[in-house]
Amino acid sequence: MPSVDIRTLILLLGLGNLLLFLALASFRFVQADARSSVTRTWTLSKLLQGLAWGLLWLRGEIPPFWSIEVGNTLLLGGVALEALAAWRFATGRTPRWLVVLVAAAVLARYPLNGLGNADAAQRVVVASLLVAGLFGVTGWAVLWKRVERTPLQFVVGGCTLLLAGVVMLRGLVAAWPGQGFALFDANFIQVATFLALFLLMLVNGVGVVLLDTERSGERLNTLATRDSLTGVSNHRDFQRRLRVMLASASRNRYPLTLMAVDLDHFKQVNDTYGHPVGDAVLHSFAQWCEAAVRESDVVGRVGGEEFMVGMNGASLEEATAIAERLRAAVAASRVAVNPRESVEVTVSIGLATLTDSDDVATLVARADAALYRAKRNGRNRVEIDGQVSLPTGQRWREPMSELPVDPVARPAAGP
Ligand SMILES: Nc1nc2c(ncn2[C@@H]2O[C@H](COP(=O)(O)OP(=O)(O)OP(=O)(O)O)[C@@H](O)[C@H]2O)c(=O)[nH]1
Repeated sequence: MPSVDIRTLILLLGLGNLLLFLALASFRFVQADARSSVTRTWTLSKLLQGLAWGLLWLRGEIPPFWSIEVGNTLLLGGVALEALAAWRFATGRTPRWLVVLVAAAVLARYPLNGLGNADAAQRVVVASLLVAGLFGVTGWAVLWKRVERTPLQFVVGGCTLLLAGVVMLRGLVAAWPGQGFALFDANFIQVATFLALFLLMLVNGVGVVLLDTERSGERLNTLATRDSLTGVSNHRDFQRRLRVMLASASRNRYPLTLMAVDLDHFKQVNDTYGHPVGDAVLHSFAQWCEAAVRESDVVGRVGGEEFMVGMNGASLEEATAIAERLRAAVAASRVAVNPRESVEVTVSIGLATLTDSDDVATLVARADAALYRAKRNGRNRVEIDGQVSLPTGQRWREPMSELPVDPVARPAAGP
């Protein structure tokens, strides 16, 4: 079998980690505050690991204290920082117990090595098992499930756990009685371990930063598309999604109905109870709206107290039933202002269903016109735009989602 020089691999690990540190430290984020504590900690961990591998590479050339004690401590410290960064990435926090745990793992090498009296094989066992444990924490944290795992999480977390397994195996092999194990021995498990360490350096050196960037992208997307008060689509996102729905409905000849909803006399709610209560009413109303429609429908806040719902595949008849139920449910609901008082609100609703000559602007204008007719005709009612709709194509067979019978929301339960 062709041999692999362990010392050269260790040199590459040192240089690779130092170059990664340089690249990460000099990366300029688009936003000044985007360099999160995750990427900062991760960057620092690369520096510690680069220095550590450098000192380990110099084994035999420099005093043993520097290569063995300082080198191993820096290596464990670097891997421990990775674990903390990964945990913070996963949960958004760095719990104190975890800091204590990883610090204990770093310091544990002194007593486990008999305070410097251990031979090379024992040092390999101790370092391998501690490093494997820390990589295990990192891999587990990276794979932590939030909403759903991204493919990148699987790649980075999976590779890290694999490496933890290989390093642990190295520790167990070295612990086997009669093994004379030293840092530069080129036996099979040594080659496998250092190659795995080298490959992981490439994958997760940038992996966690990419994961962090992926997550920032998700956050930016939410900021750009969701209304911050109610969590439903903002005006721009709603327009974009309605355009897509409209194109699909026209192409596939299925019905699409647009519902325009406006809270009645909302100014009075603000004037009587204050803006925070008004906000709570808007938040509750958005939730009732989402509960009343199907998941494939799109709810958007298109103005202060005006919402629109694009109802995919809903004929005018079906949409009218949904709108009527929503109107009745809102009228029967209360938003608690304080333990003794609650606000009653009603809504006016206008409906327009897609015709051959419609584009987004005309459909919205017709739904709005129906809404204003509902306002003029006394509020707390549903009005339908009079134009002829497309013949009903496929109809939805799923049952409509049920609204709570008497939803009572509290202002404190805002977004
Ligand atoms: N609390 C709160 N109020 C808002 C927000 N956006 C708009 N408003 C208020 O919504 C109210 C809308 O008032 P109007 O346009 O007069 O409508 P209205 O009182 O609901 O009357 P009608 O629509 O005719 O029934 C204003 O008082 C706005 O200040 C918001 O984000 N939060």
